[in-house]
Amino acid sequence: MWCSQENLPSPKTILSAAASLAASAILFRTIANDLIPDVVQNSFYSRLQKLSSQITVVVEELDGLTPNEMFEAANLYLGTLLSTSTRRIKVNKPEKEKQLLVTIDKNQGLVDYFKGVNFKWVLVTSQKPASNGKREDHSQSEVRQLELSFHKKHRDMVLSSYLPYILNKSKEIKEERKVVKLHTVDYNGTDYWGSINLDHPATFDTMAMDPEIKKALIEDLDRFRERKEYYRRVGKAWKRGYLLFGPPGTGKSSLVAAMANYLKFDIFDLDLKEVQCNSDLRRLLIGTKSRSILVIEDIDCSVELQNRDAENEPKTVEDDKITLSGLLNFIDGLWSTCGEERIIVFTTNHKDRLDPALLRPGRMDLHIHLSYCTFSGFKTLAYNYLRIQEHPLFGDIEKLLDYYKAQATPAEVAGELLKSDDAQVSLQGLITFLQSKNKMETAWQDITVGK
Ligand SMILES: Nc1ncnc2c1ncn2[C@@H]1O[C@H](COP(=O)(O)OP(=O)(O)OP(=O)(O)O)[C@@H](O)[C@H]1O
Ligand SMILES: [Mg+2]
Repeated sequence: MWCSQENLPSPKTILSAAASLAASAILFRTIANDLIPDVVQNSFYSRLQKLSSQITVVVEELDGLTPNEMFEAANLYLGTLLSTSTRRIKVNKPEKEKQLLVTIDKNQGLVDYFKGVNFKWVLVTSQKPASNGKREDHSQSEVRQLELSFHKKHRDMVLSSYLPYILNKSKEIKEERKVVKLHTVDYNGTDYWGSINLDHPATFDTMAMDPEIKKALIEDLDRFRERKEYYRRVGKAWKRGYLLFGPPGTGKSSLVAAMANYLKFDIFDLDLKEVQCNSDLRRLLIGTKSRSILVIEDIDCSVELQNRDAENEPKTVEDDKITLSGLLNFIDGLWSTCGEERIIVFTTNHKDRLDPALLRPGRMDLHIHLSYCTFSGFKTLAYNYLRIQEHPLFGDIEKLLDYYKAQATPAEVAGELLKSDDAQVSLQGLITFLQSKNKMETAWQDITVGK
């Protein structure tokens, strides 16, 4: 009756209804005063009071059609607060991720303490109203929102520090959980790149290389990561280039993986031999993401690029063919402007064969020489493979590596150490191997000297 327009109650009716309601309330209060003990009454009224001093912030999952970053962050953050008293938790295993993703389930409440204040969270879901009685996308039939309740006097603190704290914290959690990916050229893919998880175990700890160079590289990467504002201020693109050079098996590719694992940056491995023309190259480079390492291995072996000087090229050459200068110009230009925090690494076995354009100062920020195994490098490998830091045979190995300069690559040394779990056996095997290397070296030198 109340709903139909014609039968709307008159203001008089409403007033008299309100008056009788008020009378009932007074009556209720009087009865309550008479019948309910004071203690219970006080607790009831103080709860009522408390409730009225609470406010609730609603964080919806979607802002229109776009995901609400605050929801995603809070959901991730709350997943780390689950305790034994949390009754319902939700577990997901996203494809390609290694870890389980744990979050609170619907209607599950959770209390967080921040700066001495209690914050109550609850995940609430509701049915999304279907448009025209039909729902096209069933997966989107439910809308989720997180509700945060707290005393109203903390309102400013929630907006100025608690929620920003959660946004930051979720970034850290994401960073920690990030699975580093390896992207390789895949012309069948939508953006020309296909990806798999980078399961390379290399880290800076496992890298056998000059300790000074290792330290300098880590510091360089740290500085690069922290310099967002600096790059912006000086008007430079936020990118850094490294040239890794050294004989095969000295750890160039491993070092790229160690850098990626350290920074949690994806690797984009670009094989230039697979790239037909400049337009493909452009598409590939645009398809790379921020916070990634672009690697171009064996840059000297790419016949097309070797010692090519764009100005001396005959005019008949196809315009669209990739050239080193084209690649470098593109990297300096467009690529720099379409993303942030990018690292580019070139590797080569023959630095001397590289195009001077690549070696020009300012082109590659650091040139890193990876060389034959030294005793210090060997100790890293011995710890990696045999878990030993000392052994009576270490003295002989030090002599062969550092004094006689046996030219064994870390890959060769690692190969010897892998042969047995018994340190005595594998170290003895390594000594024999290094001696044979030395003999070959000496014999070769004898021959050349004798000529
Ligand atoms: N410096 C190193 N520290 C630790 N392990 C190494 C090192 N160098 C090589 N290795 C071991 O040898 C294997 C081969 O090394 P890697 O592929 O990194 O060498 P590379 O310099 O890239 O060689 P190439 O020039 O042939 O590409 C690695 O998987 C790793 O096990
Ligand atoms: Mg390599």
